[in-house]
Amino acid sequence: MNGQELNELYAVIADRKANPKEGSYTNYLFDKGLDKILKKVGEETTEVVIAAKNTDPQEVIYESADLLYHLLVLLVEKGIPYEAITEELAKREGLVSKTTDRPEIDNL
Ligand SMILES: N=c1c2ncn([C@@H]3O[C@H](COP(=O)(O)OP(=O)(O)OP(=O)(O)O)[C@@H](O)[C@H]3O)c2ncn1[C@@H]1O[C@H](COP(=O)(O)O)[C@@H](O)[C@H]1O
Repeated sequence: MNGQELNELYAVIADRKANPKEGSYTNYLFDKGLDKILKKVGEETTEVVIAAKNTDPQEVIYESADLLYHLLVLLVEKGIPYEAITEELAKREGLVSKTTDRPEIDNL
């Protein structure tokens, strides 16, 4: 992916939805609809699990990339902005630091 970040991939996927491109696998998924996208997310999740039980880390990397791509397709299909996920993660980071960086909380 040549250094392309996940948010850039999200933008490409969102652009495919807005401006369909001939031969695009992403558009093939959007045309098939939500159930097909959900099936792919389920399949790719299972493939990550199976790969992780094997010894070759390259397989885990490959299947994880497939899963992340399909998850981003799902977010675009559901109209959920990429930032909604990063903001949710940032909120959790805040929660973690509240409970780990403030020892006085341990005494409550
Ligand atoms: N990152 C990906 C990406 N990861 C995985 N895939 C596709 O996901 C599919 C996964 O393989 P499978 O064998 O599970 O699926 P399949 O048999 O091809 O298809 P199904 O009939 O099962 O749906 C493959 O066809 C991959 O090409 C991806 N397709 C596109 N992208 C990126 O998405 C962007 C838009 O690409 P296009 O939609 O092709 O224009 C570009 O940046 C691409 O690099």
